[in-house]
Amino acid sequence: MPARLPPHAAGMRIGLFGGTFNPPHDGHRLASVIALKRLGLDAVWWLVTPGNPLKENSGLPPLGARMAAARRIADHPRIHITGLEAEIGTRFTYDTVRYLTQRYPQVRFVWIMGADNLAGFHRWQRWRDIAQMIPIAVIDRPKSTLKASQSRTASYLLGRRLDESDGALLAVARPPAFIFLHGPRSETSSTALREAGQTL
Ligand SMILES: Nc1ncnc2c1ncn2[C@@H]1O[C@H](COP(=O)(O)OP(=O)(O)OP(=O)(O)O)[C@@H](O)[C@H]1O
Ligand SMILES: O=C(O)c1ccc[n+]([C@@H]2O[C@H](COP(=O)([O-])O)[C@@H](O)[C@H]2O)c1
Repeated sequence: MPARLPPHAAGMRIGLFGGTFNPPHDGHRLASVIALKRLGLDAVWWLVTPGNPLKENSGLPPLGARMAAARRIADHPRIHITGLEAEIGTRFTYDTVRYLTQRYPQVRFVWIMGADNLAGFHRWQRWRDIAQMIPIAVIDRPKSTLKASQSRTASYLLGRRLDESDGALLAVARPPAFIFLHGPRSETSSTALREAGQTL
């Protein structure tokens, strides 16, 4: 249970991967495995959201069903599926990151997101404060590379960008810090899967 970390977790490097996961898919898994390897993380926690504050959530399958599907897709010893945001009573990333960094000051947390989310990150609540609290890793995604690179957040973080070869330094970098990881990409999206009738 990630919300109650054991004492040996001090110094661990943990990636936080928030998402709706409706449904989860191979792109989520690939992004997590890339982050694990290239950033030298001990674990990645999928934070299955009670509902993205910027999305229309009517018809969203229950959290428990999305978590169960996420467990089946992730199927990796270092990827942990959590409903942490529902437990602490928020859907805002600022609250989640503040909670975790205050509660576990010895853990090195990194925020992970796909390039499409970097493009719209400046619409998130207190986005600059999030960037001041936690290093950010962006995983490239088809059709989003340019938008992400030209985004307001990329400009804001420009002087704080690490070279891709320095991935192992991100978790110990003082935020704001940011890395854009390119590599194998997955074309899969939950939208396309839902449109094809592949739900949970
Ligand atoms: N194929 C992919 N490659 C890289 N990152 C991805 C990919 N698919 C999703 N992500 C990232 O995973 C996180 C959770 O995404 P989400 O659950 O919304 O999936 P999605 O496929 O983007 O869904 P939707 O199409 O409904 O918006 C986000 O940070 C998103 O950018
Ligand atoms: O905090 C915010 O304002 C905010 C706005 C939009 C998205 N998020 C988070 O971004 C993550 C990715 O969401 P999604 O729907 O693209 O998978 C998920 O953890 C959301 O809660 C957070």
